[in-house]
Amino acid sequence: MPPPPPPRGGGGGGGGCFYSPRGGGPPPAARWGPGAGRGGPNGRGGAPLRGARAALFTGAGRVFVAAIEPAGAVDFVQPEIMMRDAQDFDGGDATLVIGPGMGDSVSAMRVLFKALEGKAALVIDADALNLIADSPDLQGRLAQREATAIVTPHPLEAARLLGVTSAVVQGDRLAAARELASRLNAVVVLKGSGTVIANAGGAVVINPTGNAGLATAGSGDVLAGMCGSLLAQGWQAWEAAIGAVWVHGAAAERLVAQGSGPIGLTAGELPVAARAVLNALAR
Ligand SMILES: NC(=O)C1=CN([C@@H]2O[C@H](COP(=O)(O)OP(=O)(O)OC[C@H]3O[C@@H](n4cnc5c(N)ncnc54)[C@H](OP(=O)(O)O)[C@@H]3O)[C@@H](O)[C@H]2O)[C@@H](O)CC1
Ligand SMILES: Nc1ncnc2c1ncn2[C@@H]1O[C@H](COP(=O)(O)OP(=O)(O)O)[C@@H](O)[C@H]1O
Repeated sequence: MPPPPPPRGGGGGGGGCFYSPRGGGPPPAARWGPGAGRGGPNGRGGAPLRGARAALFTGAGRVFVAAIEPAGAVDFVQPEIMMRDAQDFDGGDATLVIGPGMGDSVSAMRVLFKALEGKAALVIDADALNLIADSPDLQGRLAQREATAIVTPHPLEAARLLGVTSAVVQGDRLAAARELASRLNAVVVLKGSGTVIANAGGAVVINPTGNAGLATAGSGDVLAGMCGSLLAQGWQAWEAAIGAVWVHGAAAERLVAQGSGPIGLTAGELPVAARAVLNALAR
């Protein structure tokens, strides 16, 4: 597999947007009650923030987190990230990363529907994939979109989308990724050791980078953010997916070489390492 192409335009030109159930800080207790959706707001508001930080550190110039529940005013760890409410946020033609920490409330479904109807390039991950797996209508809308989409399932999410078990997916990962890419008309990143990237035309590659340190909560959210970041900087979907997966794995290798893993490697460390990997490639 070739190394990823260098970033175009030196970064800084793109924007990104990450949907979350809330914008940080504990949600009001009332929002945890019945009616909030199958999962409801779920204490996973860190997921979009992690993706948003990954996008910032890999060159996306302006990054928003659009929260499904009322957003916190600021991310104090990364105040460069702009917080918005998803319901009234118009991202224009900004690249959207949708799904991490999003939950499955009615509001989440509405926001996903709007994103699929829109013309923005999409990265679809996590909860958004599960909502799509549950809805033939949303699957059809995704397949019929003209704009770019990268979908980033782990094996269970891929299995749900295909209507099979994760054992079937893992039994032939290349076939599963190809079938999903063809059905959804999207670039598919089937995650796991030896992540498979496939497109609707039947092309398929296996990523060689990464290590067991990546098996840590939230590293998939970081990958989604990096895919969105490269898309926002003008990379085509196929190159963005291959490049982001390669850099994500190389970042983990760099951290392990420096002694920061594999034991105890955290997803939050990946963006800084990914920045170093990308800058080394660009030099
Ligand atoms: N700190 C935060 O804010 C974090 C927020 N996050 C957000 O949480 C949301 C849900 O994420 P999720 O799919 O990981 O759901 P989760 O409830 O863990 O598992 C559900 C089922 O999936 C399975 N499963 C999981 N991974 C698998 C794999 N690679 N291959 C195969 N199976 C796998 C798992 O199986 P098990 O591991 O129990 O065997 C279980 O049965 C999503 O919005 C995400 O962005 C997370 O990123 C974590 C940190
Ligand atoms: N042993 C491994 N070797 C290489 N990459 C791995 C390994 N285990 C997990 N990963 C990577 O870590 C990420 C995990 O993402 P995901 O399953 O979505 O978890 P989470 O929901 O916790 O973020 C994926 O990019 C996956 O390819």
